[in-house]
Amino acid sequence: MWEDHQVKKPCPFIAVEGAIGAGKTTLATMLAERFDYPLLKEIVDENPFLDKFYQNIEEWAFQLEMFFLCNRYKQLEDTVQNYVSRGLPVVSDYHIYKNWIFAQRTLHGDKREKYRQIYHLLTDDLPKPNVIVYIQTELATLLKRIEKRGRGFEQDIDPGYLERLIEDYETAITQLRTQEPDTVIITIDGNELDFVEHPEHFEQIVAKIKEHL
Ligand SMILES: Nc1ncnc2c1ncn2[C@@H]1O[C@H](COP(=O)(O)OP(=O)(O)O)[C@@H](O)[C@H]1O
Ligand SMILES: Nc1nc2c(ncn2[C@H]2C[C@H](O)[C@@H](COP(=O)(O)O)O2)c(=O)[nH]1
Repeated sequence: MWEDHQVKKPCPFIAVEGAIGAGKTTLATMLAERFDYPLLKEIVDENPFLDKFYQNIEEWAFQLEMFFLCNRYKQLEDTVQNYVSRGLPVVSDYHIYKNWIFAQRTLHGDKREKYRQIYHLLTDDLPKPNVIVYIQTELATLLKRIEKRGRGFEQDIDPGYLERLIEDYETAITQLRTQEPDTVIITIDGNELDFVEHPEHFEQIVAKIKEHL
């Protein structure tokens, strides 16, 4: 029974974030299994613009960012309807803010401004995750994992682009801490903690999350 002074914690809506290849999908899948929560997973293979984007970022950025934004909006709208608004927990392998992190890097001028307006229109009212697990990784780790994943169109990604994204993620996490002070942000060292090879590392992450559930 709840005492008057106890504050009921919100139902877990956990998002795993980090740069390309950090291990988001892998960790989100493991967490969903461990906590027995449904998994909201990004659909990458059906994206018609991604390989073209990596061949010519300037040319394809707006189409790609809009495609990701609309897809995630639809997925999150369904998730809110089916889980969040019913008080059911969920784990996601992305936070909607990811769209804006990438768009600020890939769009410029008018296109960025148009995108910014649409981004806010679509996402401002969406319920946001209350726990973010941020996998912080250095370039060498990302390159290794991208190679391991073996998607053809990612193999020639400019390391400079990845390096800038690592910085963009650092900035974004700092911004989120200020903009959403009630959101729990758990940073894990994705270079040192290897939750795939070392079960004890995964247990450390689970224990940290449990402190906030
Ligand atoms: N901690 C880890 N140790 C070793 N390999 C990993 C680890 N995390 C992820 N991987 C592998 O790295 C690749 C990228 O991981 P993935 O979860 O798809 O990253 P993201 O979703 O962040 O892009 C996959 O092949 C995955 O099996
Ligand atoms: N320009 C953007 N690229 C994106 C975005 N979301 C994902 N991606 C790319 C990065 C990877 O090549 C691939 C899968 O993403 P992961 O983060 O799961 O590795 O898609 C985006 O919003 N904009």
